[in-house]
Amino acid sequence: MLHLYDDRPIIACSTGLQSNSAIGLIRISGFSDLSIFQDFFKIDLANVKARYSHFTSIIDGDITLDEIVLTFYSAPNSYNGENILELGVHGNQINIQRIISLFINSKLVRAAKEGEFSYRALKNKKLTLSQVEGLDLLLNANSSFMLDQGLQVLSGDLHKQYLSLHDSFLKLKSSVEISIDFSEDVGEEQCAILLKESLLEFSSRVTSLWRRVQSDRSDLANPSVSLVGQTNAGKSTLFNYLLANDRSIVSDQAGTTRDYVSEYLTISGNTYRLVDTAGLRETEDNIEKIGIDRAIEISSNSFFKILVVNPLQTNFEDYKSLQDESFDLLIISHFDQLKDFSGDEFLSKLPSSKVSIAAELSMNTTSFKVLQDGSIGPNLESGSMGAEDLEASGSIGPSSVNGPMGANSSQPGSIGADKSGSIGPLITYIEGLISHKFNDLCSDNPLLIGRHRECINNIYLSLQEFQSLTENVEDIAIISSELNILEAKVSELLGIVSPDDVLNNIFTNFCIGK
Ligand SMILES: Nc1nc2c(c(=O)[nH]1)N(C=O)[C@@H](CNc1ccc(C(=O)N[C@@H](CCC(=O)O)C(=O)O)cc1)CN2
Ligand SMILES: Nc1nc2c(ncn2[C@@H]2O[C@H](COP(=O)(O)OP(=O)(O)OP(=O)(O)O)[C@@H](O)[C@H]2O)c(=O)[nH]1
Ligand SMILES: [Mg+2]
Repeated sequence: MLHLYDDRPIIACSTGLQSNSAIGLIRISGFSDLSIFQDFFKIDLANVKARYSHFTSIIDGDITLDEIVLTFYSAPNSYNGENILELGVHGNQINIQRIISLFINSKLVRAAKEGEFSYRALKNKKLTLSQVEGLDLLLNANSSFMLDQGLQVLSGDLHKQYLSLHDSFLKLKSSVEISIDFSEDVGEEQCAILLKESLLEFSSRVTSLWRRVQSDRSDLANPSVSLVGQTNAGKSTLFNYLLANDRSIVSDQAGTTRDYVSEYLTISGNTYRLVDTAGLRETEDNIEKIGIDRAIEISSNSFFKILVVNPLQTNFEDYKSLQDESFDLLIISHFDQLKDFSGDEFLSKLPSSKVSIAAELSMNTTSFKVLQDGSIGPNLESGSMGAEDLEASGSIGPSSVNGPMGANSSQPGSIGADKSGSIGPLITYIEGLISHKFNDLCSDNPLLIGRHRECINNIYLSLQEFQSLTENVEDIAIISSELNILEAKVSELLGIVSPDDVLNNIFTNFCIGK
């Protein structure tokens, strides 16, 4: 276990051990006096000023090993609160290894374990546990979104929110203690009021964090946009238009797409995985069934769900497996071929969707119609609509669209020039909906880390327990002991107490040298 390691001075390369680079940074941390390393440097270490860079040579006896830049950070004013010596050496891996071996062989230092520099920062209160977790996100991020998430957690804002939760817990605790110790002085009624007020404040903080946990947005780390629907609905057609690339096979043969096809799509700087799936239908073909099962699963796990429906070939039975699903967008395709379309009734038989659009999925269309928008309620003309309606109104399409943000507010996506084709406005509109949802969810930053979500859930459950006790139990001693359970859980969220396995999980995720 990491935390059981001794606190001897440690050394590691902090700039990676995979490949050669121009410069490598070696860090030594936790020594009591810089002078113990005098033998290895040409410069007189007594003349080294903290936080100044010094150009010097590393020596092994008479041999000069490298010309380096040396920086000393004097405890406690360093990254982890210990004395730190940083050596900027030439970044050849053999060179780096040779210098590290020189120090380790001297027995003055030992090789650091994964994350050990940062572990010491935590121990010395230079970083809080959630900041360390932010570092973990940052160092292991594979997208600019996750990098920003990590930086935000590292900045300590999240920890400040947890601190106010802790503060309001302490108020609650002291109101219980007052009830036990001073109820005669303060008066029972006054005690009850105090308890009620502090419980209310704590509970509202817990509830708002808990709500954040409930809106599960772990999918934001790797958001996918899925297209599902019956065979021949036009999923692959729309997929190709969104990508501006004929990636998926389109044909008038039902069952063309037999397994999912996915490609990355960038909209307003965010990357989504766009997935075209096998069409839903009754089938005896086992392989096709597997494809359909996958389609349903992909849809249920995706961040933005699009259902494509061809009203000319609709079998409502096929939607049974999607009946519990709520879609972000419904596209009624083949609008060009519709003579008679009873919108309201038709929509009511489909799975629910926030926004519904009727469109012709072809290069020749500029018009589409927003039938319904989640934020403004049904917007469907009663009676029937047909292609004539679309043509007659002429301007139907982006300018007449009153969707959640209007087509104009959406940023141009990566498709660029190709979108100048006439289907462009529809694609831009769909991209706008996707971006809008993403930005909306991201505004409640930062994402909660898995461990925090778990802690918050535990606090919430324990609080429920506590609340019912205060309502039903007279004995303040019982209430007080339940409060201790709650306290342990709040402390765990803040990292005031951290079970060993929690620390171990976090730090073994770090690289050596961090
Ligand atoms: N050369 C170098 N670059 C680096 C790091 C490092 O350790 N060394 N970092 C490692 O992750 C990151 C920067 N993080 C750091 C955080 C705190 C301190 C530090 O010296 N803190 C002191 C003084 C603060 C101040 O002067 O405001 C302190 O907290 O007392 C240094 C780097 C990225 N770049
Ligand atoms: N007239 C018209 N044809 C369309 C429209 N949308 C798609 N099509 C045509 O309908 C046929 C089926 O389209 P696809 O995109 O392959 O349908 P799919 O949903 O991927 O079908 P599967 O892969 O079989 O599940 C193709 O011939 C398309 O050209 C539309 O809005 N109007
Ligand atoms: Mg297809």
